[in-house]
Amino acid sequence: MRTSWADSVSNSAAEIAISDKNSLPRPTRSTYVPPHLRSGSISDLSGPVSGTNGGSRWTGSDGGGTKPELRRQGQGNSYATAGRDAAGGGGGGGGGGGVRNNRSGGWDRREREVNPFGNDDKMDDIKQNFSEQENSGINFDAYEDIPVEVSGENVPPPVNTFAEIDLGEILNQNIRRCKYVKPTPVQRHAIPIALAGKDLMACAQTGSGKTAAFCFPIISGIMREPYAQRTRVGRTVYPLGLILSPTRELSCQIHDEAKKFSYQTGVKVVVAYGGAPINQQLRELERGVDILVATPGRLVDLLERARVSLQAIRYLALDEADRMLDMGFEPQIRKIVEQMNMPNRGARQTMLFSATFPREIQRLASDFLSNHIFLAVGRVGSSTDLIVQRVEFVLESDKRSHLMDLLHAQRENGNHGKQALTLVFVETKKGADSLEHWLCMNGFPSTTIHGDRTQQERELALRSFKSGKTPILVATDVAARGLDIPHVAHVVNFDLPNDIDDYVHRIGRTGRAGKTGLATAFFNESNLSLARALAELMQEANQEVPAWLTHYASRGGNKNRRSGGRFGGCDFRREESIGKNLDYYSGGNSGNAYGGLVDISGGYAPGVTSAWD
Ligand SMILES: Nc1ncnc2c1ncn2[C@@H]1O[C@H](COP(=O)(O)OP(=O)(O)OP(=O)(O)O)[C@@H](O)[C@H]1O
Repeated sequence: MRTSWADSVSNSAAEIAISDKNSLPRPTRSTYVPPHLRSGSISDLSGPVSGTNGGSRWTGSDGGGTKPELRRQGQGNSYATAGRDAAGGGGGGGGGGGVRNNRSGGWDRREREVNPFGNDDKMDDIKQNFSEQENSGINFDAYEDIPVEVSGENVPPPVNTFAEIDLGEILNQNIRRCKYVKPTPVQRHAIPIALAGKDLMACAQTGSGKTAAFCFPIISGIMREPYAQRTRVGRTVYPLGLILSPTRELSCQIHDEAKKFSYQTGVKVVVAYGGAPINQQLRELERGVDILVATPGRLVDLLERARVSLQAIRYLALDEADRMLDMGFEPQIRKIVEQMNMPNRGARQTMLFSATFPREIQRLASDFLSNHIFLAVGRVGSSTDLIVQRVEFVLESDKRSHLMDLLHAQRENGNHGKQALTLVFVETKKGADSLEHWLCMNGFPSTTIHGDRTQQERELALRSFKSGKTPILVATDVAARGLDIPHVAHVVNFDLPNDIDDYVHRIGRTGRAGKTGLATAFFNESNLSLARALAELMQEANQEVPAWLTHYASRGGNKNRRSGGRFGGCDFRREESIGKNLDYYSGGNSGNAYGGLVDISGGYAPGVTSAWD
């Protein structure tokens, strides 16, 4: 499956052939609209944006470029037999629950859609080096005891199985192809909430399946949109769903996942990210897009070139939402969401996901949400106890030899299997290059990923690491969030970050999807400000805290999120409402078992319930 620039380089010849073939007749091809749909209540559509085909739900009479009507999912599915999936005619079937519209956009995409499960040549190396089957037999029971906090109005109850959710047969089939046997806790809660059309702020531990939790409802929602067909005006495309993530690699990964989930649904997912040639991404967009996965910078570029319009967005998801809304990204996100014609909150559905959600970011995020539901699976910002955390006191000058000892021991003990991957985090790009060089010189094949490398180098490095060819990856924080690399058995914080949230994300590159992992941190006097938060985090995750760390923790380190600093332990609205005698946030929900308030002391307030798995 070709998804990235590095891939595209190796496949360029094939690609040119495909693009030539595809660039000619499509825009003029029209879609067959069944008679019973032709006279549908078009009057309820303010559809001035004309589609690429005659059947567009928004093909309007005025053609004036005003905003297409935005209908929230679940409303008015009056065309219950409206159409079949692109794959439906081929035997995939569009049934399995609810409405499925024709997502073909006027083009028969069956022949061109690469099977993302089948011929993924990138998997060959990996399969050679690693024998286990991904996702089958995953121990998600490990997550069963995790406390769940849900607050908001009219919260739909969680589900226990995928069968209980009406995602449609094709999506269900893709879920089976992914070997997902049952939903993870965050999926059990978040998917019904999202399918009910609610805005959502969801916090769940690293590696617990958040990607699917926002992808499934978006794909399913788009499949259900009556008449909503892929739209293009001139060279401008109008995606229905937008997923933003902070790094290029993460955007590619989400794109890969979303393509698997949407296989044969007719929902087209396209990725756009910086550092890669824009022309190829433009060509891909021109072929049609329902869901755009993007990094903010490249998206702004596409918006300013008027190659993408956000006018038709119904679903907006921010992955790593706290990072997207921190000082670095927030102005760009605000520009995208508030100044680029995107439907207002309330007119679109917005979902924010992360493993960490500091309170002030929660507050800021509420600018983008409308009457949202807050969901926390596990304590906000906590790490999973699937990860064994070790902290060792290592002087700056001893770090390299200490790392070497660890790597030798790992090699000799074979604790984590012959091909266990080790991810080493360092502070600076130069530091990454220098450490990688030194490791290679000492017989440990390594590679690096950081902001000074070209995108092509970054992607090749990641692939070489994933395949086990270079089983050590030295990285800066660019690899800290979201990356799902199955066989990372050990994360080493060679240089600790300044922020405990960054630590949580970094160690979360191991111990994913129910598997166990090991995280080792080198601590010294330059990390004092982290001592307290680190000790607390470890304690919370039932880890052994060394006495010396407890000592440092007690001496200071007031950057402690957990004692009233920036730590968002729960829905910030609830914390604020508690300050106002709980009045602000209790309205309208007394009858709902899942919309309760949780007592700040940890127990539940009388008369209200919260969901525990
Ligand atoms: N229901 C499921 N059953 C089995 N495996 C699953 C299920 N849902 C997700 N996974 C797998 O779990 C792994 C982690 O999922 P994902 O990357 O979405 O985690 P995440 O919560 O987004 O992590 P992070 O916070 O680090 O971004 C992936 O390999 C994914 O394929």
